Amino acid sequence: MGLFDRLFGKKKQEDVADDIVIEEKQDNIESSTMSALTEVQEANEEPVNSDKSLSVLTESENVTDNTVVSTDEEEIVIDVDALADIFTKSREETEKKYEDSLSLTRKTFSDGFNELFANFRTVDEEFFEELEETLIMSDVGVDLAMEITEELRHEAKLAHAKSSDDLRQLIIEKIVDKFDGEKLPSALDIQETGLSIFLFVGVNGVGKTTTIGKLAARYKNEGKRVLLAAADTFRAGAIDQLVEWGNRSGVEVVTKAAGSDPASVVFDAVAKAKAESYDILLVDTAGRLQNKDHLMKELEKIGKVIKREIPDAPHETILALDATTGQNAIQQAKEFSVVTPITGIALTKLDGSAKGGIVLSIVQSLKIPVKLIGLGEKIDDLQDFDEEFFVRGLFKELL
Ligand SMILES: Nc1nc2c(ncn2[C@@H]2O[C@H](COP(=O)(O)OP(=O)(O)OP(=O)(O)O)[C@@H](O)[C@H]2O)c(=O)[nH]1
Repeated sequence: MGLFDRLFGKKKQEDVADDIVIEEKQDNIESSTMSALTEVQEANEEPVNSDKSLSVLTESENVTDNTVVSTDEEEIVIDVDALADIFTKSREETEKKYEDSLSLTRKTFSDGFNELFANFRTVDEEFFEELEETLIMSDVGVDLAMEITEELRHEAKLAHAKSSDDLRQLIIEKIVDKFDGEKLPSALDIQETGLSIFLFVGVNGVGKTTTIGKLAARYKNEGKRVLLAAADTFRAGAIDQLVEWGNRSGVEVVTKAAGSDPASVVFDAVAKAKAESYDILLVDTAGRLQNKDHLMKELEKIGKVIKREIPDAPHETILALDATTGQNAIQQAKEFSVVTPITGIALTKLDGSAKGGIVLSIVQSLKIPVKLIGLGEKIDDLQDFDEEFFVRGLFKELL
């Protein structure tokens, strides 16, 4: 059974021809109005910095002469129960979180479609042009918008569709089916035994460090031994920020002074992770796309250092993208894919974005799976991507 059927019941597509014949006979059948979702939720999460439920564990320990693990001196014990509490969520709670976080994106879709169906009662060429425009404005991507419009043009003609309302469910079915059809792996590639290494790339400010911090806290809470590597040595601020997240999550961070060779930080981190039997190493890198050759060389060097120790690592290269930037994020994904193979996307700030439709565009046009989504700034506001929650959160008000 396809994703659409699982989530919304029987497809219209299967009996569209019948429906349309009936509609034609009745001719003036009243078109039901699409329920507009008007609620726009204000992000009401507290900033991470104010999360006082977690105390901090830090350690000072030399890996090599100038490498330090974490920078703070005192050792404070993390409140494991508090951490466990915030990570224990039921499926209902998680789905609600998706639903709330998708409210702005849902509004983009419902506003666009409401306007389309209000302006066009009949199916003509102008309707299809406007449909294509509406889909593009919903950030599903130009290719997908054109593909869906073209297919609908053909099907509407075959079925002699007259009323635009006949096509409403079909449009959503098509979007969902195309999304479902890609069957990309959404789970992170955690090794059953031995060290898993995940490399994080992405331009400044997209939420890379925050995502690493949240993920570290989650794995730590699952009982795994987690180590972070601050290989974004370009900015001192970036190192401090990762250390801050390490403190918050109660995990250690391997750092060197700003300006050091990022690959040497990774070298030390891998050596420490192997020597001390860590389960997971999360590596933060600098994402200066302005200098692609330099970035490519830097990532190649980091890759070599990792592979020398663990040939099949890194097990994931995750590109962090900011969902509020819409098509710009797609452009970044294209550019990063040239620099290094990307195994998954962490789509951040979905909670504050009206452009969450780019998930469809990423999956459909780039064929890269979205593996993580950021739904807020708090430590537990990171979710594995769940296509059912996502699709239901996006479209359920439209059907
Ligand atoms: N609302 C919201 N804010 C987020 C999310 N993820 C990150 N942020 C915020 O985005 C801002 C930038 O996040 P960072 O993690 O510093 O981004 P970065 O890519 O590491 O940036 P650099 O450290 O400059 O390379 C911070 O204020 C975060 O709190 C999210 O999922 N939702």
